[in-house]
Amino acid sequence: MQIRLIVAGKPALAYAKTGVEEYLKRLSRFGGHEMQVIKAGDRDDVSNRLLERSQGCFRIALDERGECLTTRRFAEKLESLEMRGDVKTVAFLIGAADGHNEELRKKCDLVLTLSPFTLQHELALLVLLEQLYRVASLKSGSPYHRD
Ligand SMILES: C[S@@+](CC[C@H](N)C(=O)[O-])C[C@H]1O[C@@H](n2cnc3c(N)ncnc32)[C@H](O)[C@@H]1O
Repeated sequence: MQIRLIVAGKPALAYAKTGVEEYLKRLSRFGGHEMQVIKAGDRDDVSNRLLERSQGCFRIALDERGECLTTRRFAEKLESLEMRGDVKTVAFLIGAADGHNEELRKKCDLVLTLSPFTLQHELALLVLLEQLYRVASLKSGSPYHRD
């Protein structure tokens, strides 16, 4: 199963750029993860592009109004999707400054929150990447995650 992160605009803030590169590099060891960048714009434009780019994928919208999972539950969720066999790609959709529109939220299979706080979108991307790295490490038996 492939994991695709779709974001509007290349990360521009220095700390986010460095962090995103670091976690994509770490994740490359496990394979199966990719990040795609779409053109930024207003809420509807970005939502339409995110939906278009994620056609046929199991869509997970990152949104502060979503369901909250622990890291373990997140790992189990991804594992259960992998076990289904009919999910080839899970696409995580990160909005731009205006967030997602209602249509996008409805068309997603899951709306997931990383925190009840509203995060700047590059920070949300970085937190998601770290969690995906944590999940991949857990799965591989590495001691990165301890609880
Ligand atoms: C600045 S936020 C958009 C805020 C916008 N006012 C809204 O109502 O959604 C930009 C994007 O970062 C992501 N994001 C921000 N905070 C988040 C959180 N707590 N959990 C998950 N994703 C978040 C979402 O994808 C969101 O669309």
